[in-house]
Amino acid sequence: MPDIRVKICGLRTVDDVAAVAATKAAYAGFVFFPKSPRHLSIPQARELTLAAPLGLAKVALVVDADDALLDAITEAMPLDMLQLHGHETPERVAEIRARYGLPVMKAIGVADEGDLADLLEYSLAADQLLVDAKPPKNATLPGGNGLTFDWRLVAQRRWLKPWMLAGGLTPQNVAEAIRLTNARQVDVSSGVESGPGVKDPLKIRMFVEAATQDGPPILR
Ligand SMILES: O=C(O)c1ccccc1N[C@@H]1O[C@H](COP(=O)(O)O)[C@@H](O)[C@H]1O
Repeated sequence: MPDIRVKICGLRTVDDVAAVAATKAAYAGFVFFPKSPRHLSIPQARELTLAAPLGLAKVALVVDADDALLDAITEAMPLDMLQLHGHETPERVAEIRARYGLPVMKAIGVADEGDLADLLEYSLAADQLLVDAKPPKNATLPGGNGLTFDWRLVAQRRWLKPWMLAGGLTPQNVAEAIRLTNARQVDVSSGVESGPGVKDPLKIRMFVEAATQDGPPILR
């Protein structure tokens, strides 16, 4: 079985970073969105990115960020990728990619077949896609809501670019999600928390082990 690359998103403390670094996770995500319980100031995020070991890719998650915010983030800390989780157009994705010289992962919300056209359109502009559950209309957050979508919608898809499965993944369902969708990368935030914005080191470990099929089976 090929390696599964895991992203743990929404880290808020140095202990969170250490918990992720102690696993085989490939990416650590840092959220810059004031409405999120996982939001970080730039100095906080700088401390966390500097605490992350080499080999753990550091991803900054932004939502419809302007150049001033992106300039401030990218100048303050070492990063390996930008995750765009708002309504950025393909043109804006291409612009950000060119301006910052970092790989860009564009989040696409999926609820039904009508949303799949975006996957093709954004494949041309972004380095990677993040396929997430579409947030409900009244949601405060565009992601990080712990909601799944119908994985069968992407199960048979042929992909032009690397992609990551997200949305409501947990230590209990991630192996089945990978089996059904053939995803090679997965992303989780609320599924490894004990409360909003509070990461649980045991859940992080269980999630990575379940995703990578490494370690003891999970007791349900
Ligand atoms: O985690 C957040 O607070 C967040 C805020 C704004 C946009 C995206 C956010 N998180 C991303 O949402 C998906 C799914 O999260 P969950 O596992 O369902 O909680 C994931 O890609 C996070 O990176």
